[in-house]
Amino acid sequence: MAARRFVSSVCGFLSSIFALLLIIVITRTFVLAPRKHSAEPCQPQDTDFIKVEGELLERFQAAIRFQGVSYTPHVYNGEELAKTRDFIIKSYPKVHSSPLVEYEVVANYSLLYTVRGSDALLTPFLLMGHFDVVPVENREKWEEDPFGGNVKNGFIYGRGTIDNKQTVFGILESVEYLLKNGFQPKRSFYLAFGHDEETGGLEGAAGLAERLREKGVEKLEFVLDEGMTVLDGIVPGLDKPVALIGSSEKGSLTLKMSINCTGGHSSMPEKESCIGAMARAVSLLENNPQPSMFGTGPEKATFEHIAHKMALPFRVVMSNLWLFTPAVSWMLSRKPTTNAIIRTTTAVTMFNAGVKVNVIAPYAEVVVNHRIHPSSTVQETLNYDKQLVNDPRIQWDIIAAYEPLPKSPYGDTDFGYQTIRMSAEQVWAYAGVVVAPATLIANTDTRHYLNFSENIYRFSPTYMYPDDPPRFHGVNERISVKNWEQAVNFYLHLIKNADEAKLQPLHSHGHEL
Ligand SMILES: CCCCCCCC/C=C\CCCCCCCC(=O)N[C@@H](Cc1ccccc1)C(=O)O
Ligand SMILES: [Zn+2]
Ligand SMILES: [Zn+2]
Repeated sequence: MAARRFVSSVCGFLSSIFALLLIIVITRTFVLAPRKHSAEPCQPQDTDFIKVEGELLERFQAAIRFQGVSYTPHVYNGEELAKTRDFIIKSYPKVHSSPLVEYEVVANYSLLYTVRGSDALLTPFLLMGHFDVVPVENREKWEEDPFGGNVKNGFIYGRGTIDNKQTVFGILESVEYLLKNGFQPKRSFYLAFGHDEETGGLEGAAGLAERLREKGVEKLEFVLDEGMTVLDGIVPGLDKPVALIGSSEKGSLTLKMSINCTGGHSSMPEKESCIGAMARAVSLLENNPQPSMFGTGPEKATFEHIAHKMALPFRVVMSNLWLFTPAVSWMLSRKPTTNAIIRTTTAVTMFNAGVKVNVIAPYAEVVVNHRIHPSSTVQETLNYDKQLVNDPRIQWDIIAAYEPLPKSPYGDTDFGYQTIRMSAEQVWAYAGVVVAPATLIANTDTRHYLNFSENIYRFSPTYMYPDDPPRFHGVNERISVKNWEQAVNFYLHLIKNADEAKLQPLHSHGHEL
């Protein structure tokens, strides 16, 4: 009898706990779930629209043909970068002759533009991009010549189409159009196009930032550089495209692990070679990823912004991360793209060892590239690796390192973020795009501009499907002709929206993809 009473009171207690949990989950999902940026009242349609055909398409195809490859810091194809620079100056006559525009070459190849506004009281903004590209490997795997700029099945193929010539030439096309149509900005703005972003921007972005300081620029309203993109079918549970605006940027730690061995004749090998010891270290690093930081950083805001647009089961889960964080962390860990949002990533990018087939390798070295989650640090990342590998024979050298960058605001009154958001919504309104802040999973030249503004964002108007992220620095990099057109119009909207003294209600019309 007593046992029965005990069991029924335990059951009663558990059922009330369950009921309480259910109430909390439902309340948070349908009542408290933050509705980010409820639809703004629409203003009269902005009829400005640049159609990409004829010379606008041919100019971008020509831009792709320049092979301005940067290899390592201060080592790049200067001749091709000079041709790109000269092509830019020749191809946009209004930009390069307007009395409103001052331009100059910095560090031989990079370009800095000052577009003078009429209202000196309005703080200028900066749009950035870069026209250098990474080298092409596996050329034979490309469907089209990586420097041909050919159009196939509606796509422009080429190295640099999405990293980052679409930004440089999208901005130039929009400014040329605006100047041709008598646009006279109230708010001044700068354009900074670098020539060595892919090796850290030590000449280009660093030189452009120094030049801004020399010109007396102290503060910028906001800075927009390449970055996250519009994702369609990549974020689980979301059947709408999401434009992720990089309001934070991961840190970076590039490590060299090395080990020396006795060497000698391969007929008398030790139990373990340098190569074996290093392979063990690599295997440990790859099979024990750095800990998930999901829910501790900016990625939490990403999902809070999109939860209300997700399919119901995901909406319930994302609105109750207090309960479902472990499950969501596991789910997001399963794909390289979403995994990159929730943890410090570990990429073993180089492995060199061995000198001859019959000689025991006297030395082995491995390069590991970490991108550090905003809730972690360089030191924590290094400590984790060393503790995991735990091999006193291995020497650790830091090749390059910088902490996660400062977080920029994304509130309803933050001019820079909201201007970028509105511009993205204007271009992709037809597709029902949702916009959210996010952590940029890679790195940009923005770290050279931190002193100019706390409002630094990383977003490229690139529309990506699940098979697109590997095209960054990879095979068959491409952009659809329609997305190139959207990129041009994104910058057109952005420049016009940024020319307002303060935030305006959204007027929007989408461009079919
Ligand atoms: C729920 C969220 C899902 C997230 C999915 C993310 C999908 C990927 C989308 C966009 C990522 C593209 C990154 C574009 C910017 C990268 C530019 C770049 O390559 N930067 C270099 C800069 C660098 C830094 C240090 C030395 C040399 C070069 C880089 O990051 O390596
Ligand atoms: Zn880039
Ligand atoms: Zn890149």
